[in-house]
Amino acid sequence: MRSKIVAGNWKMNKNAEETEALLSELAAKLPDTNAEVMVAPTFVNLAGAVRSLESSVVKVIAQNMHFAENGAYTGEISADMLLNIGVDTVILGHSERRAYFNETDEILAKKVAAALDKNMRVMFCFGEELEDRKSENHFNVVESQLKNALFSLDASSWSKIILAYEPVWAIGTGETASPEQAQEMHAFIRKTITEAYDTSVANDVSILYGGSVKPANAKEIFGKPDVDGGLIGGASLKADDFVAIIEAI
Ligand SMILES: O=C[C@H](O)COP(=O)(O)O
Repeated sequence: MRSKIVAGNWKMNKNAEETEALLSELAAKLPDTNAEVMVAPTFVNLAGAVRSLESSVVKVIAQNMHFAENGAYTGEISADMLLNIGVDTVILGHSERRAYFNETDEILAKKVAAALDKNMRVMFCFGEELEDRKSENHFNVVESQLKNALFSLDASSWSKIILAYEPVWAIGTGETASPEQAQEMHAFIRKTITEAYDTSVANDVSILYGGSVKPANAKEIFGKPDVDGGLIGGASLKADDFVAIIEAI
């Protein structure tokens, strides 16, 4: 059975002290929940966050990693480095990585393979741009992002995959996909996975929605049958908002 997940992607926000403060506030206010709760602080604060959350159920995850084992890749971080500090889950394919750091489907397929090779969990992000939605090409775009990066995986590898559908036009814009639009795309994603694999792979994978999720809209979005939680940006930077979103699931 698939898990409910609420994850906070802190992006390039919060210094060491601010990270510490937000984590303690979050740990103190965390509601009882059956959902997995995850936070992704910046690389420099990951090890500290793991130590701070040692006795909490909140899991620390990474925002990115390189596909190589090690070597001359200045500024990059490997899967082993993450595992070594106690981080076993990584976000890959975020639209900001695709747009600002030229991450292609081909690079992402290598990153996914490298993470799975180390038995890590991958939170794979994808989603269409505004022009794709306007030209009614959004289903094709999403299908090809999934196909190019994930559909050559063995069915067994899918137990390590979490999907995060994030329409680019809804990220940080305040504009959210309607619950109906989210459900329509999530159902399409599950159908596409069923066709590529089978219903058991499709039904067991958690599909999160991301893009301007706030306390005010979380309940309605999470209430849709194919939406298994959210990947939260801006609203995860305030403990009270993030807690309210966790309560909504
Ligand atoms: O990774 C999170 C997403 O980019 C959503 O960000 P947002 O909640 O600020 O729109």
